[in-house]
Amino acid sequence: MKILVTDDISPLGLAQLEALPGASLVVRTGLSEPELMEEIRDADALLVRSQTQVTERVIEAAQRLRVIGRAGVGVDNIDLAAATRKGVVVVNAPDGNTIAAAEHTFAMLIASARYIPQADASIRRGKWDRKSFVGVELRGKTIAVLGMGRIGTEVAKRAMAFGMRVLGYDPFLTEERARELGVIRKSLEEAIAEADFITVHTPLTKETRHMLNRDAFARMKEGVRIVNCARGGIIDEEALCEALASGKVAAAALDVFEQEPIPADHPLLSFPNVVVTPHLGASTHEAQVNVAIDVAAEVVRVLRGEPFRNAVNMPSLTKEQKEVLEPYLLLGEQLGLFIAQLVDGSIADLEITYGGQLANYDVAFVTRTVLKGLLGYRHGDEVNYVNAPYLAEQSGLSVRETKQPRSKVYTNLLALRVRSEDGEHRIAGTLFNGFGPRIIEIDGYSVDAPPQGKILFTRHVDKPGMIGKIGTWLGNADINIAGMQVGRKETGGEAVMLLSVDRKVPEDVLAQIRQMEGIRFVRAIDL
Ligand SMILES: NC(=O)c1ccc[n+]([C@@H]2O[C@H](COP(=O)([O-])OP(=O)(O)OC[C@H]3O[C@@H](n4cnc5c(N)ncnc54)[C@H](O)[C@@H]3O)[C@@H](O)[C@H]2O)c1
Ligand SMILES: O=C(O)[C@H](O)COP(=O)(O)O
Repeated sequence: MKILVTDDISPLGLAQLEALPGASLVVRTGLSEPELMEEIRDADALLVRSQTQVTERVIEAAQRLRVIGRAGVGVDNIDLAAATRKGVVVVNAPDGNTIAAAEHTFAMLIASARYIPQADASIRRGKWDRKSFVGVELRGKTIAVLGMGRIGTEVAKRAMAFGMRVLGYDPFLTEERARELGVIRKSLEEAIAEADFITVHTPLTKETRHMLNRDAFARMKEGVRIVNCARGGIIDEEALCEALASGKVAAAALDVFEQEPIPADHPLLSFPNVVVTPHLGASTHEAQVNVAIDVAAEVVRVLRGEPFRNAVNMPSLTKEQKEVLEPYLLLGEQLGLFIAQLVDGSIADLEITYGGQLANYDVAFVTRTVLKGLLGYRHGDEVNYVNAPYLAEQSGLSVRETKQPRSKVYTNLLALRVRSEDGEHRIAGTLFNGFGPRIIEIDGYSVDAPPQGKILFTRHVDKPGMIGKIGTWLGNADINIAGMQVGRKETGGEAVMLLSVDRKVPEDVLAQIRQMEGIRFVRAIDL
């Protein structure tokens, strides 16, 4: 198993990966895209920070990649859509560098408020200039924190400790949470208009790109100070340069840039009141150890097939959720696989009903397992839990989840209904205490069978001799019957039969059974 590491990641984290049986760790930093495409070809896992650009071409070049681990928060250097299409899980380590980034934000804020780098440089030039570097105090000033997530919240707490009035803007910040933190909740417009300091802590998304643009600068107070230790691109650098040139912005402290490394002749670097660092927010010993340990543990979990917490391109299951839902993950996949074998032609839509107590859980992951079973029957190993919803969408399959918490008969119920060119099929299963997962209904007939192994499924006229004749055909073909289940709605009507057999019933035997008088439907199911 090859684990490729292409950025500087603490050896304390990598040790966990090295300890994986059969793992070979390959550390190669500073690769060009073609070099990375070559190196990733036979890798099972890739670990990066923000420097490696994991493009669509890189992901497409990978033949056996299962997981990309980001030792840090931001995943804008990874083509998530391409990873999802390819079925590669992307995990990150969102908690380990929060404090480092929050402290760096404050270091930058104070450095720019008190001209520390400029004063330091002046002394080194042989001067003792005490007039040019008169700064401003933080106490009593208003700071707008745009993005009140992990880092924004820590920055807000530190700002309060400095006696600042803190305005928070974040679509997910509730009034209650703001009150709890001592933050005044504001709209973006209000926050930027009232603030003496503005610091951004959002991810870079379509909505946040150039959140601070010309328009925004125009609404700000004269002499406002700007900090960006989140992502380059949240601030429009051209607009910032204009605002610095006009004096609207008194100072800016930037750790991140639209282009990294920032070109040496970038106009921002010509302003003496701009303080810059080369994306150092997460660069503390503690943070680097934290993120490396966290991401390596996540990657190990993915590679071992254990529940992971911080997937960026699929829902994660906590250990507790996994304990409750695990049997349903298996049941869902088996029911999906079973129903796929009942259907002829392309499936237009799928309805998944979650009944009883199951309806009270977040079942997004169970739906993925159903899709994996259903689509995997036709598409094979290409389908996994990451790309199953994408592949469903691509194939025009509409998926509907319904919940019925008040199921009268079963404590828990998982039912699938598919509609295809040849009509409709339905299958339902449950988890019987002590008996594990069971199929309890097929196409409206009650049955009771474990969803596993090789099964011969028939629908036939309910009359004497049918079961015996089918048994004879199987006996002639030397196929042993291990178990049998029959079901019917009324005597003499239609009946169903599920025979557990020791090997898959071959096509020629199926053809013989299909020709029997009274046989309406026959399928060899392989679970
Ligand atoms: N400079 C560095 O080295 C460094 C280190 C760590 C993190 N970061 C960056 O800092 C940023 C914040 O990280 P975090 O761990 O706090 O992330 P987080 O996910 O905990 O917080 C981000 C917050 O932004 C909010 N948000 C999203 N869109 C928004 C919008 N349009 N307007 C306002 N708020 C919006 C979210 O609701 C969330 O609360 C990320 O961009 C991350 O990549 C940089
Ligand atoms: O998003 C992050 O975690 C930070 O930007 C840190 O990036 P780095 O790991 O490249 O320092």
